[in-house]
Amino acid sequence: MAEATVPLISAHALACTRGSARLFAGLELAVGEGELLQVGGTNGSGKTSLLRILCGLSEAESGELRWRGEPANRAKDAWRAGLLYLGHRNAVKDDFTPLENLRASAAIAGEALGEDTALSALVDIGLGARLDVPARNLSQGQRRRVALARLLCGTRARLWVLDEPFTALDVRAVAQLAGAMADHLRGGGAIIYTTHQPVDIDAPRRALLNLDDYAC
Ligand SMILES: Nc1ncnc2c1ncn2[C@@H]1O[C@H](COP(=O)(O)OP(=O)(O)OP(=O)(O)O)[C@@H](O)[C@H]1O
Repeated sequence: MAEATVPLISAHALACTRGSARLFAGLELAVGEGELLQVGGTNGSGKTSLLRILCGLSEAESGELRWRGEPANRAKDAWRAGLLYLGHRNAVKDDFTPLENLRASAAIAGEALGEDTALSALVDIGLGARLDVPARNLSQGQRRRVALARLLCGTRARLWVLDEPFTALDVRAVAQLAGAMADHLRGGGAIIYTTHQPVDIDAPRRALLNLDDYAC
């Protein structure tokens, strides 16, 4: 009999309240290597709230979160080191150039990122002509590209959690990001993401979680 594989992350009986509203309850999910999970649902159903809970950035009201089968709170270091979160509000610093931003975000994650690798990712993602420009003078799509360049740098994170990653990107950048996501999945990584744009991503295994099904 084949051995059961332990998922990278799983949630059991998860409930979430924001302000005075209970957004969802009884939510179950499990995401393993090579798996792409799209979190869907109407505006305000709690997609961003769920992604933040999965990354330990917000508290669930109740329920259990596990990282590689361990209660996430007991596996905090491995959980934090094992995931990379890109929120839909870009964590891009206005005063920093694209290169400084990219290296700062790697440093915050405790990853050494060489200048050559960072520069090559920025050029790859189409920012070659904007390398010395402070982020405050970049367009929305260019700022988004600065954040997404992290995904082209070969992170050690096995799980990518991406909130609306395709927003503000042009057709070429959407295709490039979809390619980087497919490569990550092929290499045994996993991705949980939200999108309001239909984008075809090549994935060995995929699932859809509709938060409207768990609405309270
Ligand atoms: N810190 C907060 N305090 C109070 N209410 C909040 C807070 N954060 C989110 N909410 C509310 O929780 C609900 C869910 O928000 P969330 O951003 O998770 O939804 P979403 O599904 O990602 O929405 P969208 O599709 O519009 O991006 C919204 O009604 C929002 O106003």
